Amino acid sequence: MDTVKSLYELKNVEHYHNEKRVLNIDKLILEQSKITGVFGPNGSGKSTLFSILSFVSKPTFGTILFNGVDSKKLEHKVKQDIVILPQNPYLLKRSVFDNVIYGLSLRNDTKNLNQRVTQALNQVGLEDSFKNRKWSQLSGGEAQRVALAARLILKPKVLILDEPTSGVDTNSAQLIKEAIFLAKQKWDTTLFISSHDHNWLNHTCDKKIALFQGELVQSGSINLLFAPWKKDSNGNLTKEFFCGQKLVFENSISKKRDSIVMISSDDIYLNKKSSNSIKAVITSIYKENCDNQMLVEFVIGGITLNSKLSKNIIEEKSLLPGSEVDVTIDTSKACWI
Ligand SMILES: Nc1ncnc2c1ncn2[C@@H]1O[C@H](COP(=O)(O)OP(=O)(O)OP(=O)(O)O)[C@@H](O)[C@H]1O
Repeated sequence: MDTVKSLYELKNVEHYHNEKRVLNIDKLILEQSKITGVFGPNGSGKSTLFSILSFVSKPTFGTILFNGVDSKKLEHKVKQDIVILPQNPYLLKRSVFDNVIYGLSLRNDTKNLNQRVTQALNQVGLEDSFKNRKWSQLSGGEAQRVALAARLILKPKVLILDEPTSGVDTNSAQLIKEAIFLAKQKWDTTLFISSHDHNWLNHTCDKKIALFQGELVQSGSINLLFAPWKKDSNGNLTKEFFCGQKLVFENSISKKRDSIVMISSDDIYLNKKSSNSIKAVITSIYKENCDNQMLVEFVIGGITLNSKLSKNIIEEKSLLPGSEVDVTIDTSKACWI
């Protein structure tokens, strides 16, 4: 069973804009060396959270520990290793080369610039010839990748990407994904990413958190159910699993067929038989944080979901990977995005 290596620890973090609370997180541990996907609808607080994690802004209230050190005491050098690519990144009205080296020059790091720019551009799938292009001679997807290359060249310890796929085509999105994987593999970079392309994000990240109206719906491992949906005779969206089992979401008549639903692992119950329980097989059990709770992952017709159980219950019921369980999902608590 794995234990979590925490990089950030947020405690009672609240952030206000014009007296309106836009972020409210009691407790959140974010892991090192992971790609954490941040899900949530427009205005749910993703960019606000990113700005706080990158130490660009301070939360109105609360404490943030970074590697166990209170953010108020963090050295400038440590903060420099945390790099953010904001939504709609700004390019200097200069060449691609000048844009990519901008962060390095601010750090007075000017060795082998030519070679390093080539590598950074290659990492985002752009040829060497792009170096001399002007900022105005780039397509939207290329500009986004140049902005990413300007962050990758810094070999950051933490890289925060706010909507890196907005306005890019499938090919650019794929290249951005590959660049992300390479950064993690080469420099052990920890990444936090948001994207409205939920499918892309789901396939890119290895951990998920979800925000809804500034509150954390779920951290660690979030349960997401994606399209396709079927409509039942009442017009409600129904998930039909590969194995033929069905899950009806009551009161979902108004939801679109491409909707995504988030379900907190606290709203999924194991071995509590009910009229709408479905069969699943446990795939893994691991400790999520320091308390006695374990995260139980199980699969229903090829879709992996998870629920939290105490260690005592797991032992008492002799639950192991491979065990078959009855799963009841409280669909009334589902959150549509
Ligand atoms: N500078 C600001 N002044 C006032 N309100 C703000 C400001 N920045 C953000 N907000 C508000 O804070 C809330 C959270 O915004 P945030 O940009 O963090 O959401 P988001 O999840 O990133 O949204 P999106 O997916 O649309 O980018 C929203 O209600 C937004 O209107």
